Amino acid sequence: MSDATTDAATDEPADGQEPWDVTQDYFQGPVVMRRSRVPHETTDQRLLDSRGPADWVHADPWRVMRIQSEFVEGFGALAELGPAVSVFGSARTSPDDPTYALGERLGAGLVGAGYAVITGGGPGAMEAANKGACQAGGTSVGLGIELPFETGLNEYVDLGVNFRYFFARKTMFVKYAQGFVVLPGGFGTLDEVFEAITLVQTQKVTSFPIVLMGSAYWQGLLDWLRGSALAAGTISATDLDLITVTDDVDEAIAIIVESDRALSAEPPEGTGTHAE
Ligand SMILES: CC(C)=CCNc1ncnc2c1ncn2[C@@H]1O[C@H](COP(=O)(O)O)[C@@H](O)[C@H]1O
Repeated sequence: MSDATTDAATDEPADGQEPWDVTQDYFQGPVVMRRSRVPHETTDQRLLDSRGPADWVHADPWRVMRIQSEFVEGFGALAELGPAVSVFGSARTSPDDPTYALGERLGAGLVGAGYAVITGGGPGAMEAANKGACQAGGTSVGLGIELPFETGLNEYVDLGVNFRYFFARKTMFVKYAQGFVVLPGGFGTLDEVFEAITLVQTQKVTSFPIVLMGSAYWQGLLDWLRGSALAAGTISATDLDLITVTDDVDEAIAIIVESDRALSAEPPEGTGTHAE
C-alpha cells in the first residue's frame, strides 16, 4: 500500500516509540486498518501497559463479566456431576441438634441411592448433609456464597465452588439437581424453597420434587399456606401438591428416585427437562 496520507505518515506515536509502518494494512482480528487508522501499539501492548483509574471494576459492564464468569465456572465445575440432589437447611443447626443427625442420614442415603449431594457449603444442616455424603463415599458438593461474615466451606465438601452472586449460585442448585430436600431453616432456606416452588409452578422446571423434612417444623407454614394463601385464592390446591412433607429419610429418597424414574421413562422432548 503506497497511498498513505501525509497526516498518517507524520502521526507520531506516544512515548517516543518507533512509528508503525502506516503504509501497510494493519489487521486487528477481523478488522483491517489503513493510513491514519493504523494504531501505534498492539492490543496486547495496550492490555499490558495500561494504567489509570480503577473505578471501572465497580461499574456494571465489568460486573456483567464477573457474573458471566460465575456461570462459566459453575457450569464447568458441575457439568459432569451426574445425578444429584440439592439439600437445604439452616446454617445455625448445631451438631447436637437431631436435625443435624437427620441431615447426615439424608446425605448418606442419597449417596446410597446414587446421587451426589449439593448444599450451600456452609455450617449447620448444610454441613450435616455434606458430612453424610462424604463419609458414605459419595460426591459432596458445596456451593458457597460470599457473605459479610466469613464462614467458608465446611470440611466435608469435596467439590466446592464459591459464588459472589446469590442468583448465579441458585441457578446451579436447580440446574444440576434432580430434586430438592429441605431441612428446617430460616430465611435463606425459605427463599430456596419458594424459588423452587415458583419454578415448578410456572413450569420453568419440570418434574422437580421438593421434599420438606421435619413435619413439626413445617406444619405452621403448611397451615398458613392452606388457611391463608389457598383460602385467599393466591395459590391453587394443586400448587400445594408440589411439596411433600416427611420425617422419613427413605421416603424422601424414594420420592426423588420415583420422580427421576418417571422422567427418564418419558420420551425426550425439545432441549431437555428445563425450560429456558
Ligand atoms: C452461621 C452462618 C449464619 C453462616 C452463614 N453461612 C452460609 N454459608 C453458605 N450458605 C448459606 C449460609 N447462610 C445461608 N446460606 C444459604 O441459605 C440457606 C440457609 O439459610 P438459613 O440459615 O435457613 O437462613 C442455605 O441452604 C444456604 O444455601
